Amino acid sequence: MRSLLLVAVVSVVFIAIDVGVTLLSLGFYHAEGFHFNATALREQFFLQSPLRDYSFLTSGFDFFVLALFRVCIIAAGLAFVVRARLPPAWVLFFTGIELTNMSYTFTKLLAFSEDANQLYYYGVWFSEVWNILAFAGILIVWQFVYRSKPLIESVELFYVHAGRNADDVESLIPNGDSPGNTVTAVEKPEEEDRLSTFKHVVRLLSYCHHHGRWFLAGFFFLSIYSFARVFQPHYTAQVIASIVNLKEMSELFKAVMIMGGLALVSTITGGLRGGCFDYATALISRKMRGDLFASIISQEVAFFDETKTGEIVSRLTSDCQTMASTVSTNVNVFLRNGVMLLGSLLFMVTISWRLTMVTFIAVPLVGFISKAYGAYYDKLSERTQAAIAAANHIAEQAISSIRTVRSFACETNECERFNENLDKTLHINKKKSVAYMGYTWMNEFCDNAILVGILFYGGHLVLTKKMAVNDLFSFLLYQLQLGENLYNIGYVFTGLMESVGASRKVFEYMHRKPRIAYDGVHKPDLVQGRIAFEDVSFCYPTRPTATVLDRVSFEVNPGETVALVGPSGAGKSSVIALLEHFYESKNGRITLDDMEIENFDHKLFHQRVALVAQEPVLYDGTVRYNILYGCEEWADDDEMIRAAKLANIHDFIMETDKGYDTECGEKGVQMSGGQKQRIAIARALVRKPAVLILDEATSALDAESEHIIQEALAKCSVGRTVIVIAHRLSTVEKADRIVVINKGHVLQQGNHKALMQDPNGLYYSLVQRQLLQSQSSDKLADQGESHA
Ligand SMILES: Nc1ncnc2c1ncn2[C@@H]1O[C@H](COP(=O)(O)OP(=O)(O)OP(=O)(O)O)[C@@H](O)[C@H]1O
Repeated sequence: MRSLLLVAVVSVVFIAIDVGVTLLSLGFYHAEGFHFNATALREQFFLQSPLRDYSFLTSGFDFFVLALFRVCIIAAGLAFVVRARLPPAWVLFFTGIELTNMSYTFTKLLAFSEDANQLYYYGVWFSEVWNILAFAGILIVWQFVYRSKPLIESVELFYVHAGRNADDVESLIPNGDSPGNTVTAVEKPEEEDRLSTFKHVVRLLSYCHHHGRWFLAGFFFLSIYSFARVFQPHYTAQVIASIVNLKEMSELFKAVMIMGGLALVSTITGGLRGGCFDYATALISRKMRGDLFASIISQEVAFFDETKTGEIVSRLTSDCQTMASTVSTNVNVFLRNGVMLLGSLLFMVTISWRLTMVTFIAVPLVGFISKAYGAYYDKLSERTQAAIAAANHIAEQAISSIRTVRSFACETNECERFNENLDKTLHINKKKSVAYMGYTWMNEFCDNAILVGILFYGGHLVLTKKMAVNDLFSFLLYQLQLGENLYNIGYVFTGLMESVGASRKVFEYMHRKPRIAYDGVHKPDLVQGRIAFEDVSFCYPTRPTATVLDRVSFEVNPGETVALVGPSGAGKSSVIALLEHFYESKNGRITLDDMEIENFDHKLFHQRVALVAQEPVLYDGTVRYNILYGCEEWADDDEMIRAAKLANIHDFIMETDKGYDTECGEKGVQMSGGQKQRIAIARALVRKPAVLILDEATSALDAESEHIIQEALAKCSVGRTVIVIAHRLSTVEKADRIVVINKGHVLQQGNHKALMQDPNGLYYSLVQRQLLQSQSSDKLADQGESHA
């Protein structure tokens, strides 16, 4: 209640000051110095009110009407607050009002200037300045007082305490949340998380500081260039004036020489400026991509479960390019035109402040149109980039799985899906084109309106002997230059909005903090390889309600081989994913040598605990590159060959023409399934891990490959802890211990013999049903071998 009272008092005080100052200023509408004159006020208020002989050229009554308009806005704001409703943001509306008001205020000043004596009235200046300030004040009161969340919360609480039932209060709150939850009721997180376009532009521009030297150099040349260009209309006018006024040849020659000199300077510095900014673009693009990639690659695995690869690639390529090129090009164009615009304005004000004011009347209007258009364009650009990203995702997915696409003859379907997304992009682009058309119309209209206004008002000034013809001529040349500068700045604005749209997601990814911090520092000299899961429960971040592991506990001693067994979807791979620290468990502990795995140094941990995945991924590169992946710095060729021999792949490699320099192809496409597996095993072994994790391939390898891999695994499990997700009976039988998992629970533990004692146990039935199948194929293979 107190805050409501306080706000009511603030509003009343604001209204009182506003109306008071406006009326007070009317008391200074006289030329007798700085003292209040009640007669002047009475004359302005009563004699020149619209009811009597009002004149736009002399009356200050308009300012009083504008003050009444402000009272209405204040009353509307208060009404929202009293009804416990958050007033709408309406920033655009208030900006429009303020800018229109500025245009009006400037026009009024020109009107007063028709009788130069009126410019000596303190009251005129008083009303003019106050009128602009008061509208700015309204915006501040609306945004920061009426829209303050604590205020709305306390008003809601007041209603609750005043005895209205909860349903009544609920209906007062915009989105119908309960009063106890008022913070969420008044918040619109999505809107508020979204940085304002202005803040985003600042963030985008601040990126330029990374290669500030090149921008500074560019700016230096740009300043000289603009300076030289600013003087050109002045000397052009002098050349024409000396011809028109039939002055001496020497004067014409002097003006032409100066113009030539200025043109030379502007040509040289213009080139240097362009070169510097162009190189700065390349540097910024590299930095942006580098930063974005560094941030993306350090995100937790769950991020990649949620984010599509095509989208990420799109952000890295198309968005970064759009950002880098538009930012630095626009900085260049904006600065050049900004400096020239200021220079032109300076000349224009010196020539005639009245005519300059005509230009200023239109500037706020152009500013407002640009702001409204910019906000719309920003949103559309963001949607365009999202649509491009979606199309990229489809293309990326189809191309990377071309064999599947071909084998199901889905080329046309993929084309259709891709085209659908292209159509969506086109649809947004159509809207952008329409918006741009409207914007160009308005800009052109304002441009021409200013020109006509200047010709009309300038002519009037010349005819009333308030201005010389030569000056009008000079002014027009500067006005044309100013028009061009304004047009270019408008163009920059469009480009910048495009950039802002593209950069929203890029910055979101760039500044995203990984939810798992790989910042452990524990670096033991020796890792023994004791693994323990203690009461570990887990669900994937993408499916937070589905418990995948429920209080899982088991231990693996150093040097032991443990097989994880269970039906499909039981949670075996999830156990491995947690052990690899891809995800973090909801509760429980996972330890290596009695130390939580998250405390280990990231590099050291993955060197001592190595994984061979079910479908090993090979990179596009040589066999050497793939085996030494990540340990090029410390592993030599001897170690690589030793690992390859252990993995039973050395002989095959040596049979190829290029040996270890044989290319594997994208995703190892030039290798067979068994060869890929063995290269992946070699890649794990070269690290000399204390713990080896193997996810056995489910897809059937031919008997020979199977045998070779089994042999390799037998060799490499000596002296190290091995955890294997087993799909074959041969593997399970050899394991020291078997952990049977079902629906996220550990059901049984023991060796093959012990577990087979329990015919009611899951392991027994698994062996009977599934593992038996592979056993029979193993036996068949053995028979085949012995026959051979
Ligand atoms: N990245 C993921 N996001 C969400 N859920 C997942 C993810 N990966 C697996 N799951 C779900 O978790 C559960 C356990 O899956 P998991 O891959 O651990 O089983 P599994 O025992 O290894 O099965 P399989 O032997 O078939 O590989 C399944 O229900 C699966 O749908």
